[in-house]
Amino acid sequence: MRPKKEKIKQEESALSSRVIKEEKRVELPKLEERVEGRDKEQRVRRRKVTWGVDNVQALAGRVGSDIPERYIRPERQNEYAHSNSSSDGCAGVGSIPIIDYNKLTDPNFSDEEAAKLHSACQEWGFFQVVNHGVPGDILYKMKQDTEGFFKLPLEEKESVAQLPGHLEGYGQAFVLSEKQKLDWGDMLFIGTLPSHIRQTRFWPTNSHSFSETIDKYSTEVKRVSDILFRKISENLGLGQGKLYEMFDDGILALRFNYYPPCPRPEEVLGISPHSDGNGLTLLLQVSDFPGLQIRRKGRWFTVEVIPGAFVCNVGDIVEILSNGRYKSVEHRAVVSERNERISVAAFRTLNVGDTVGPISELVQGEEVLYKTLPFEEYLKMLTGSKLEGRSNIDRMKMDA
Ligand SMILES: O=C(O)CCC(=O)C(=O)O
Ligand SMILES: [Fe+2]
Repeated sequence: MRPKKEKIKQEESALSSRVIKEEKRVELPKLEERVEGRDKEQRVRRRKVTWGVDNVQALAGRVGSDIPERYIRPERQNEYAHSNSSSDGCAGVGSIPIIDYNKLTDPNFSDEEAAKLHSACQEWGFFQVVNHGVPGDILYKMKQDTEGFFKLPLEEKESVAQLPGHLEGYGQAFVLSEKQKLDWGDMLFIGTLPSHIRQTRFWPTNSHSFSETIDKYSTEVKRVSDILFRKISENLGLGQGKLYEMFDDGILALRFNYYPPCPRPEEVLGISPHSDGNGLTLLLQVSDFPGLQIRRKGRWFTVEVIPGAFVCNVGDIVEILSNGRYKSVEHRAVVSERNERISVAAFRTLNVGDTVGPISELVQGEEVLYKTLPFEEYLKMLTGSKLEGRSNIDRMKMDA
């Protein structure tokens, strides 16, 4: 029998993250049968051995005000002092541009609304989409079932825990070293479209209808974002079909974020500053008080909650495709002393076999600012680094 440590190491490398090219599908690693058969407790233990990261919801329930050092962000202390001494502060709640989906799709108003969308993408990188037509009962079920999932006892949530090398499942995102600072939040990440990428063993089962709700929600989010891709494409002078077709058979993944209350909220972060590595993100702010902040003109700007609206942002891939015409803006989440906060991010991205790089029509006679990479390589780069500001997009710059 091999020493335990070595055995675990071997299993981990067998399960290490890889992207398999197979009929244009991304497949996160399949587990070997023997691992599949193990019990839940063993799964949890293996995850802890790998990352040594606590479940934050459970931690929040037991630590009192004595928060482990790994969650304390020195940069926030400086920022707090700075905001106290400056007159306009750094975290006012405000309005980002609002795009009316009804108008965007109505021939009488679409030109005007598309122009608003163009300036939102250029000036803000963020906007809220209202009147998107996603049925209220689907949004309501998403909220109910998501809240229900995070209310489950830890052992039950752990039944869909991340496994070493998997992107999907319940746990903490982008923890890659024992030294890095940790986010005050847990998350569940699953791929939902195209349907053949689904790894339903990571899907929550707390409500018998959750899978159905996720399925319907994904279809609706795709419909809304398809229109956004069409309009963005046209706004970039590419014709409506270009971006729509690039992303049509791409991946849609959902990330359910849970931020527990924190006794020292001004010293931690729910999610580290980052730009999204995908094409377009549509975020549902499930809880009705704010937490999302975007970096704007050197300050953090808190995005207001419009119940039922999608907070949309341009991701790194659209910045790259547009050769920098649109910017993927850095954002983060802060947490509250009293209230938990939940959000659901839907990420639209490309698929295996695609290429990430500036679109040729958009670099005619101008400097090419970003590298071109196969999507598989791009994804490897993305998942191999922690969330850290715009570091991903910076690595894609020509002069990097
Ligand atoms: O919870 C939020 O408001 C932000 C979440 C986010 O940025 C993400 O999931 O990428
Ligand atoms: Fe994000």
